[in-house]
Amino acid sequence: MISVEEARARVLALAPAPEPRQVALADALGRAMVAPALARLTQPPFDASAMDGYALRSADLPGPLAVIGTAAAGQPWQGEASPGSAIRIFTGAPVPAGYDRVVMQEMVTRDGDRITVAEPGGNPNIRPRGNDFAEGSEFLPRRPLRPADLALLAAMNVPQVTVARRPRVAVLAGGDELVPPGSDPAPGQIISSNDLAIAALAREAGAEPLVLPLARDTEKSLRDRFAQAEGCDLIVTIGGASVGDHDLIGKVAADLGMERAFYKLAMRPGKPLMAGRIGSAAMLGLPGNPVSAVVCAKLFMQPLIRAMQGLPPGPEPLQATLARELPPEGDRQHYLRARLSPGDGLPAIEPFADQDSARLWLLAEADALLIRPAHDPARRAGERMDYLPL
Ligand SMILES: Nc1nc2c(c(=O)[nH]1)N[C@H]1C(S)=C(S)[C@@H](COP(=O)(O)OP(=O)(O)OC[C@H]3O[C@@H](n4cnc5c(N)ncnc54)[C@H](O)[C@@H]3O)O[C@H]1N2
Ligand code: MOO
Repeated sequence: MISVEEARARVLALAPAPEPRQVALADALGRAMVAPALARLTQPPFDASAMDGYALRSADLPGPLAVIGTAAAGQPWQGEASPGSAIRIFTGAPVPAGYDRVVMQEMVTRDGDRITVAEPGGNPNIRPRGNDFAEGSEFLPRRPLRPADLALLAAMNVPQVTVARRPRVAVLAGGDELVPPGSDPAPGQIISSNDLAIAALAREAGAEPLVLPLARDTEKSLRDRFAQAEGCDLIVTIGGASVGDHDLIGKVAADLGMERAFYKLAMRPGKPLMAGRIGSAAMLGLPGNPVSAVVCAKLFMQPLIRAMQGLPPGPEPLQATLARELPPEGDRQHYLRARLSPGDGLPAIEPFADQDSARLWLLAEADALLIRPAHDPARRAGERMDYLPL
């Protein structure tokens, strides 16, 4: 069996180059830019007042000074600066040439058109032209666009950005025992939960998921579902990946011409993971156990979806100190559901005693996956360990 690292490399190699798309800023939240945006102007475009108050010349302090004009945001004062004068000015207004500071109005006594300055303060209260960014500056964050990025792009006077097309991800869950949430399960049936979670994880990573109707444990039903996934960039199957008589995914995918990148890896949970390519689509076969499916999706599906958009694949492990001792690990890299708590410096991490890969409740209660490499020796409380936040 290959290692988690080797499997990740093979999965990421399945990602085609991102396809560029133009989108309006209003539609760009969460999208991955694939070409830089160039600022079409300098910001601020002029020396701007940072306060409501008076523009004046430091040499003239403390006054008295004659107020000879007014400058407001959008309404510059056009006159000539003269010694012993001040301009009534408001936040955001251009500071007229010849004045070198703005004094807040709270520091000024005004009597008719004359002011005296009790205490000018140390700050000139002027935002110099180009203080934020200059025309031609390039912006290309290597992460999904955040709300504040949209504000920056708008300020750059860039109304559209070039982003990666969202990968289309088909989610195919199957099993004779499965019925959708809200149904009345017959004896032996259970509710299908994985397809919802996997589609949500795909969406979280930037994809457009398509949840296919539940497949039955027959080759025909599975072939029909694969046909419905036509045109998708990635097909993610759930269940049927193991060795039982009803585990048909590997067989049907092979019949459809799947080029296998690997099947099975030294990981817990998630040993029967399968990856490869069918035609132009990448394929991931996730194990059916709900926790295994979610852990594999976090470790392999989300990184693949991010790579398809030209983003760093992640997730990057963080560090915590172990809250209790652990016995030696087996021959598979283990991802243990765990709870974090505030620690002295690093957070403290405590894995749950029960790691049964069918227990979703314990996954909901976990806020981290503690990572233990294969053959990790016994660990003492207080040792540093890697984890992935959930
Ligand atoms: N003889 C062996 N048996 C098993 C092995 C093995 O190595 N040898 N591996 C075990 C491991 S580890 C896992 S993980 C599972 C994976 O099995 P499959 O991928 O074939 O999954 P299924 O058998 O279809 O389902 C497993 C389990 O999960 C439930 N399930 C499936 N799909 C859903 C869904 N959409 N929503 C909720 N629950 C789902 C299913 O009912 C089963 O209970 O194999 C072990 N066996
Ligand atoms: O690899 Mo399975 O995912 O442990 O339950």
